[in-house]
Amino acid sequence: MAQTPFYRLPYGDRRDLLAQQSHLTVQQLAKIAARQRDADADLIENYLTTYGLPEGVAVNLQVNGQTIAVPMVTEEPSVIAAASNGGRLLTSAQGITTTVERREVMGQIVLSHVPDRTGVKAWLTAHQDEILKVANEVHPSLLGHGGGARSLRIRCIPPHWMSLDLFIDVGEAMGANLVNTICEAVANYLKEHLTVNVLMSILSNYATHSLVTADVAVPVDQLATKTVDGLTVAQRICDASDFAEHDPYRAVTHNKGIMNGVDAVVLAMGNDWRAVESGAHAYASRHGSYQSLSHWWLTGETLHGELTLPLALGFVGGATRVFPLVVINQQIAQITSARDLMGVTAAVGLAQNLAALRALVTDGIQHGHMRLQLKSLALSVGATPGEVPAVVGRLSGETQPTTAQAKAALAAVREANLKK
Ligand SMILES: CC(C)(COP(=O)([O-])OP(=O)([O-])OC[C@H]1O[C@@H](n2cnc3c(N)ncnc32)[C@H](O)[C@@H]1OP(=O)([O-])[O-])[C@@H](O)C(=O)NCCC(=O)NCCSC(=O)C[C@@](C)(O)CC(=O)[O-]
Ligand SMILES: NC(=O)C1=CN([C@@H]2O[C@H](COP(=O)(O)OP(=O)(O)OC[C@H]3O[C@@H](n4cnc5c(N)ncnc54)[C@H](O)[C@@H]3O)[C@@H](O)[C@H]2O)C=CC1
Repeated sequence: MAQTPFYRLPYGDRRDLLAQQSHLTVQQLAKIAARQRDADADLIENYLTTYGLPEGVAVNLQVNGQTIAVPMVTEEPSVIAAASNGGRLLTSAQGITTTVERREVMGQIVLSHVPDRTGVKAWLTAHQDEILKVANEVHPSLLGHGGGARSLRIRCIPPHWMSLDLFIDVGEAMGANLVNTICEAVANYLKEHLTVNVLMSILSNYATHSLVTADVAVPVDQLATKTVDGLTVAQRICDASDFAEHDPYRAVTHNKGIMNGVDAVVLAMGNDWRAVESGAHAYASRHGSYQSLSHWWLTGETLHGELTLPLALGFVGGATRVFPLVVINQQIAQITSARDLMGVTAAVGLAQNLAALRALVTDGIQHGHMRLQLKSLALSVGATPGEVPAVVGRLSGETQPTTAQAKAALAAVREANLKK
């Protein structure tokens, strides 16, 4: 008799099979059971348990004239402290200003092995209005939300492909499913009217038509540390920014620092961080080589910063109404639209970048980061939440504490507790 596929097994059988194959202990199974959430079981396939990530709140962010707190979901120590620190450093009369010029998602209908590309192009050009009409008939509700297909573009891609690009205003949604459904309907229309080989129909995550820019200008005095004056710090930040435009090895790390903030906000807001990540890095390569996404420069005694990102984020749809925390997080950050969300996310990315650069070009990253990393190190060697402060206390004298030192500190704490 054929074996029942794993995904068709009842939950308990799947878990028991895994326990058997992986030799899970009773204690390990109890941990899996403790984190199991019925609501999550229908969200993904082959559900086992829920892997929770901590959520914190970055403060001090002044965005478009409002001071806001921004929920962030991350496992990395010092990210939220850095975002708050960046927000504090970027506070000025204006704070961070954000701009979203347009918000459209592109869908692609890819034609392959097209023998007469000139003829197909001419046909598509002549039938633009019909194609947009077909697109708009698929999702009448989208028109009700003020969205809809806006324009199209035809590209010939050597040696034998064509891409019909549809630009769709997706209202307040991220739009992936909306756009995919529209593209599949348009593909069917093309197949009915043309002899073409449609290779695929899918949105593009290279969201060049959903760009958001965050800008800031702050007096250099604000950037001074205990040992370095503000102008020197600002000059060094600009030098670091220039270097990241010239060296891809540095640019990737520079952008990782920006994405520390962006991803954490995107996660807290129930959005698709894979889409954001892939789009951001493609945008960083738009000039041919991989470069920094942000740019810092000085005019007199003012430091300017700018970050532009492709961010097709959704205020509704996707997982935004699946996780109850998302609505609460939107409220905490005073976000009431997809455009607001794009702006706040870019603002956090800019603040995050400034905090990292300032640390790098002054005290070095480990000074502030390691101080906050100690709690994570204590947990990683098995300290219970109650033991963490004592273990951190024992490690705080070390400049680069190792796992071995953390284990020794934990053993010492436990021994001291036994003696109490
Ligand atoms: C770590 C800090 C903030 C220390 O900063 P500091 O100046 O040493 O400490 P501070 O006590 O003066 O604190 C300054 C502000 O930081 C915040 N802050 C300070 N401590 C906390 C805390 N415990 N919890 C919450 N917030 C905290 C808080 O806003 C505080 O202001 P206040 O409210 O006191 O007026 C600073 O050194 C920093 O911003 N460092 C950057 C850290 C960073 O970027 N971490 C990410 C991980 S490293 C990485 O992945 C990216 C990287 C670096 O590779 C990117 C790149 O290379 O470009
Ligand atoms: N390559 C990619 O990025 C892909 C991503 N996805 C996933 O697709 C999901 C996002 O797709 P969406 O189409 O955004 O979500 P969705 O499938 O939930 O559609 C949005 C829904 O919100 C409704 N809606 C209510 N108010 C609206 C308003 N004001 N504006 C617009 N729509 C409104 C729409 O009618 C629609 O039913 C995410 O979960 C993403 O992970 C799926 C396939 C590929």
